[in-house]
Amino acid sequence: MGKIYCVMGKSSSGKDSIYSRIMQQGNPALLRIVPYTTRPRREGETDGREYVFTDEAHVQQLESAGKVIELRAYHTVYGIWKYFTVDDGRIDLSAHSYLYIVTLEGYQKIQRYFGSSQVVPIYIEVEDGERLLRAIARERQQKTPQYEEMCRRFLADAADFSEEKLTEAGITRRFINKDMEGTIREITEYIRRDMSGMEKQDKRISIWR
Ligand SMILES: Nc1ncnc2c1ncn2[C@@H]1O[C@H](COP(=O)(O)OP(=O)(O)OP(=O)(O)O)[C@@H](O)[C@H]1O
Repeated sequence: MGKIYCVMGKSSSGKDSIYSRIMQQGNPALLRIVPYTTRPRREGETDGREYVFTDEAHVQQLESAGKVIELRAYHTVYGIWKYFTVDDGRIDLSAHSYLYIVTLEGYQKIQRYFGSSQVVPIYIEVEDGERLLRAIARERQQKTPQYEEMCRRFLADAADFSEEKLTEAGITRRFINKDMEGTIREITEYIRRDMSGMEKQDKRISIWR
């Protein structure tokens, strides 16, 4: 039986970079889950690659059919944009495992939907000062840096990923992203062991001890 490995972490903790590298490696074999959104497609994006681009009527339809696993709605200057995960028949845990970047709430909903034994958290952490420096450096490279939005996210993350919330979500293991290569190796090894059932054995042994 396959699993969904959920990559989570505050802004600029390195989720995208680590996700891309693990998917590029191709080992362990993990598939992508393509999220859905009602936000308009941007230049360079392809429908079904970054997102499945859809509209509000379709959201309603999917919701009535009980196919929406988790959904986030953001109030933007352009209106409400929804981002969500759909049980569209492409997630086949009987045959495959998946790597997916999600929010903490999203992770909890996915876990409720598929069952906790099928959904594994990969929580990435970076010391706040270092994370802010990385966020600034990344923003500086943008054509129009949006430092205010960057600061808003930094503050919102403190609440969204509070210690209480992490505990409530059952996040015990943290992958500290100091050196990227080391972090990638650590996560890859963790997933490999989990896929082979070894992580579970180790957890049981540590409970016995
Ligand atoms: N170990 C690392 N050492 C130095 N820089 C890093 C490391 N990991 C990631 N970075 C850099 O930090 C920045 C943030 O990384 P990334 O965009 O992957 O984070 P993210 O968690 O996906 O952020 P967001 O949620 O805001 O999109 C990028 O510029 C990336 O190159």
